Amino acid sequence: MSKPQLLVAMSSVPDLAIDLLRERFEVEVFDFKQASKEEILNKVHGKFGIFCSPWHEIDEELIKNAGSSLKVIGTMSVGYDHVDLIAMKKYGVRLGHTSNISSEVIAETTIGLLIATARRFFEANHALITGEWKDSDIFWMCGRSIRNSIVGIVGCGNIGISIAKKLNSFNISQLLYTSRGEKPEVTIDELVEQSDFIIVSVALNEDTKYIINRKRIAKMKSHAVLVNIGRGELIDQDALIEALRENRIGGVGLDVMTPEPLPLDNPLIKMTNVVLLPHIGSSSIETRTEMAVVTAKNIIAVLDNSAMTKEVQL
Ligand SMILES: O=CC(=O)O
Repeated sequence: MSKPQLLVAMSSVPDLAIDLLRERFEVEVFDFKQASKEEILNKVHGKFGIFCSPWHEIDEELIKNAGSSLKVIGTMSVGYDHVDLIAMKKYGVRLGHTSNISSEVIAETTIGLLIATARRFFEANHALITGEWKDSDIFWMCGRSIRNSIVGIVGCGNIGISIAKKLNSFNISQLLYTSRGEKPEVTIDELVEQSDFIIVSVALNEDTKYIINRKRIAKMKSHAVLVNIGRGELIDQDALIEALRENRIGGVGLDVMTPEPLPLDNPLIKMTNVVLLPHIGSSSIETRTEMAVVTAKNIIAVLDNSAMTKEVQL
């Protein structure tokens, strides 16, 4: 009997995951990034499952085009805002993701980005390599310490909790957070108003889009440092650029932005008080390998009609 067909949307998935999948599926690796929409739509037809990442949009057209054979989308990510959940439900397709596997490593990235932004690492490094090291001024390249500061975390899910645990060793004066689950101790408006450092680590959905909007940016302290490791659309980026231009906030560290990849003519690129990373929150070899294996197992679970390691309830 022939095996069901599975499409892997990128060519860099490790053998460990691909080999697992090949035991149960006819696997085809087809790099969506190198193909037109039409080619992708042709390719998905007749597939049982699709193995993807946040950089592959899974919209209704794609799901519909795959036809009734499509039973599962496995995304190698915590976030699933690139998947049309309504269409998934409508066509009876299950969705697996890799929640929690990458929380620790994303928290490591966040702490790195927070310090790099607060202490101006990239600006300082640029000054050094361009011969602008000023050893005569004791306040040259001074940033702000995290110690004794108020840190606000917007979204205290698994990643937010990992960040908070790591911050615990920094001797901060207060941790503020907002979260969906329990009754938050502050409102988001109070959090942005009171924090010296604001970390956005919330999932993107209809309720959280532009959670950091123009009004909230206007409420921030003039030295506040804002870090986003969730999704670009959590922040009104145009309002953020204006605030940075007018020096109304201290600095910004972004691992996620709009759009991705960010065009080189975007004003954020040239701003000295901005640190930009190319969405590498979970980019450690160990974590990405584990995420790929769990994604493969999630997909296989659907073939076996059993529970996934992590399934999105549609
Ligand atoms: O962006 C990364 C993820 O959602 O895992």
